[in-house]
Amino acid sequence: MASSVEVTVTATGRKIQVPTGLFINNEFVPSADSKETIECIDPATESTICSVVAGSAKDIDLAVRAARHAFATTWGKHVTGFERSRLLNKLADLIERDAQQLAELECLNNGKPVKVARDFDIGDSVACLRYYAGFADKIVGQTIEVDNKTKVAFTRHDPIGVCGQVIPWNYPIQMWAWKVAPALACGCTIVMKPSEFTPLTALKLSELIVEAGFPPGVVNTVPSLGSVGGAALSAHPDVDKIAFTGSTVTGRKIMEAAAKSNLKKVSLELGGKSPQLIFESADLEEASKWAALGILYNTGQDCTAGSRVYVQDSIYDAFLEKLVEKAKALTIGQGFDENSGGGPVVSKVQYDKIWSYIESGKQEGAKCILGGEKRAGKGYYVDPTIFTNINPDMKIVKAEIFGPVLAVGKFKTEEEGIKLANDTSYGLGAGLHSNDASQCMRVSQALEAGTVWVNQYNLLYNNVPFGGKKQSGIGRELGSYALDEYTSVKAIHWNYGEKLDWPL
Ligand SMILES: NC(=O)C1=CN([C@@H]2O[C@H](COP(=O)(O)OP(=O)(O)OC[C@H]3O[C@@H](n4cnc5c(N)ncnc54)[C@H](O)[C@@H]3O)[C@@H](O)[C@H]2O)C=CC1
Ligand code: BAL
Repeated sequence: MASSVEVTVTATGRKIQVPTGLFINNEFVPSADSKETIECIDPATESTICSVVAGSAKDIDLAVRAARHAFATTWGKHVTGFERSRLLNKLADLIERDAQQLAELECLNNGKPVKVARDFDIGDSVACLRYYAGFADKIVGQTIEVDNKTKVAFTRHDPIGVCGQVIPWNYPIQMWAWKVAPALACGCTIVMKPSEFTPLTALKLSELIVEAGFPPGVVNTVPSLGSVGGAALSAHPDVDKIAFTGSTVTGRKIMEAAAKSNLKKVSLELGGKSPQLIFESADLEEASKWAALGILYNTGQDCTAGSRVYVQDSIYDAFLEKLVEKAKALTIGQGFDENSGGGPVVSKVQYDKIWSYIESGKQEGAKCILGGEKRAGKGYYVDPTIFTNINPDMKIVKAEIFGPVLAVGKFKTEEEGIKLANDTSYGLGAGLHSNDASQCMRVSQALEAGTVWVNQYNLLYNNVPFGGKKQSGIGRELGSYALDEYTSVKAIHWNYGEKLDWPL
């Protein structure tokens, strides 16, 4: 297989040279022992974009060795925080320079609108890299007084070492940035495994790693099937930490592999079935927009998708009317069309999964008041779909659908609303809309989620931590909290005067 391929973006005429090999030690290389490839599909047309090398377990091992060597020679304690900061800022500049090209490639492989990829996913990723560049020279420990006048203790926050990072297909560039930026800022080296559905932008970003000046082996990229490369990385005895975003099912496997191998540190950002509560004092116009955004952003392929909305009974009809109006106003279409607010879903697998949930909703007796009909023609399109008349046992109320499918229910009292909202094994996000400040405070405390949005939904900031409770995950990304995931605290006890009275 050629080490790169020219991809033409039909809609814009842009030609993009895309690497197709595994990125190890700053070079694109073939697999050491496999001829397997990954076919990359454009979800808007169902046509093949190109194929890339599918890494094997042996390739993961080679990438881990490269990362270990870099950690021991050029990175880790061999590089100052100031230099890490300079390199991260340079990488951010290069991504900003190439934003349009990267956005078109992201649109082609993932389906999301180019303008969303460019202005939100990539804009946010550049900011994320700069945010952690700012931390790289400020990773400091503590000096701690101990109960002895001739002794002191202090801590160092050492880089944890070689990090495996397994990312999903819903935000291929943004999840790359969320993982890479704090790890590099802390001085870790990386073996990145992008999703087999969307490996192209991770490969393109690997070129920028070289251009920015990172030493060989600091960042390695191995596209591979999850059951092959992801599993090998999680079970590898020389990986110190694994960071994962994806399904709860896979998160559980990763934790098991980590426990069975070397007890590597694990952080998991998993699924959700996030609720939004709409109280009678809420601004219904605004709340309906946030509720629509919550379920329709990224065509519902979002870990924090607000896929359950519960409305206080006194305002139920008025709110529902507004919600339907907002959902109808969003156009789902080709990502290269400037009018599209959302694209097709990422893959045939995801498309079939979403439709099976929509069918189950109908069969289990929910009322489909919007969408729920397949489009004719090519492309994995799912239009905004809203179900009412739901009950807590329905699949559409319990399961993470990861598509633009919303279940809307009713509640009478605040207590009942909270109970419904918390009736899930997940705990990633939750929203509440109310103009009663005391109620906002009470309910935000009662909601069992890692993130609670009040009178808004789904907006995240690089300096605010993000992660889940219950079966939505372990650990936190973003903010200063993410630094804990990539550092190991060492306590150093220093004696500058005490003589040991011996024997004891
Ligand atoms: N929390 C989130 O942001 C995401 C949640 N999901 C949920 O998961 C469902 C299934 O989507 P998938 O793509 O199958 O998710 P997944 O969790 O299987 O895939 C995410 C990543 O994990 C890797 N992976 C798969 N099996 C692995 C294993 N045994 N060991 C290590 N890594 C492995 C994949 O290759 C990919 O890179 C979606 O419908 C959605 O409900 C999917 C993607 C992102
Ligand atoms: N929107 C936060 C990241 C995720 O969906 O995986």
